[in-house]
Amino acid sequence: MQQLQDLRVSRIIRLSSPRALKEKLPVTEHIADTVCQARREVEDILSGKDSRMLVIVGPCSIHDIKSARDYASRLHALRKELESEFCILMRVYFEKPRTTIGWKGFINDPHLNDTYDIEHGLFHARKLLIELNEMGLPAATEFLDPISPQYVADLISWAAIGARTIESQTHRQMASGLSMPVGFKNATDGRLQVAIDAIRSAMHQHSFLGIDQEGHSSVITTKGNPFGHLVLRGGSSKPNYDADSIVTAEKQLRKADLSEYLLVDCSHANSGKRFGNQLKVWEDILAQKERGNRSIAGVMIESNICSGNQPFPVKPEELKYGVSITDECVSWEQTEKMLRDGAGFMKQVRSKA
Ligand SMILES: O=C[C@H](O)[C@H](O)COP(=O)(O)O
Ligand SMILES: C=C(OP(=O)(O)O)C(=O)O
Repeated sequence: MQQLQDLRVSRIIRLSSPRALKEKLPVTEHIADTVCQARREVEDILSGKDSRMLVIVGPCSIHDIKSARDYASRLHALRKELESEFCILMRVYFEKPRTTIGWKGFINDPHLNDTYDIEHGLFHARKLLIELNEMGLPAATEFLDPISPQYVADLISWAAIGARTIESQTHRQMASGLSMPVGFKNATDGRLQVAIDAIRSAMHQHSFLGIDQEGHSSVITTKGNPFGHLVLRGGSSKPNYDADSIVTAEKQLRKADLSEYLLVDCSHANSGKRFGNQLKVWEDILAQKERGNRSIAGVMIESNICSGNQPFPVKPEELKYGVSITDECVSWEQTEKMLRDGAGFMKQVRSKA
């Protein structure tokens, strides 16, 4: 007989099950408290019960655990300092969707050398999330691969479905079963309707193929996620953080009978992928809040220890510490300034309101 399968597969390596990884890296009561409290706070912000802003801030991608820890300890202190105005979560992105090809993130290739040591990637991703939550710093991430949530989702307080996967039924089904609020990005071309359709789809129960905690393929039946919301990230023809675009988004959400609370991504197509423009977006959002906007519930900022990004791939010895290897980020100094100034500004706005 002729060979019919695996004609284009060169290897299959079995991974540890989600349960086995969780036994090695278990959740403590303190970690569970961090995750649950942050999820509750995000839910309250997204339903208007808490008028603080949600701030998802951190590197475009995690590629170096040491610098991620360094960033986290700085952010943890800032989170505490500004907690009366902002609910700050760290962007801890381990999976990168690519327009064509490129490094697909720490879980996929943690050694940054095309060895795809996913077992190591999952272990160290989970370990970092344990450390952050133990410290009291909640984490936000994008879920890209439908299998990876089983390994790490218990440690995540906010999740995104990205602009490149928003139209995918697989991702909408996955979101319907996730335990945290999920932000749905508008499409890369700027269309909002696909994200609105995704929110509505994820609100419903679904049954689909997945894996259980033992790693066995299973039928997963979900209950639906009531905390889906829109994230405006700009589109290929124009940004969508300005007041007119926000009004358009509010109208479309209302028409679909959905909550108007939404997030604005200061980066990606809203910044033209230039880190310097994130400040412009942030200032525009603050000005809209001052003029009485109520629908903008929070923002996303791509930030790292140092500003900009660096070319990748590079030789390991040429890799600069604390600099993004994916999209450009604002520096830590600028992040502190943006958030401190923003908190002072929002305090005045809220006291006048
Ligand atoms: O956030 C990161 C990037 O914008 C996204 O992963 C796409 O990157 P690419 O267009 O460089 O592939
Ligand atoms: C890829 C990302 O965003 P988007 O899906 O909006 O391009 C991201 O936030 O890393």
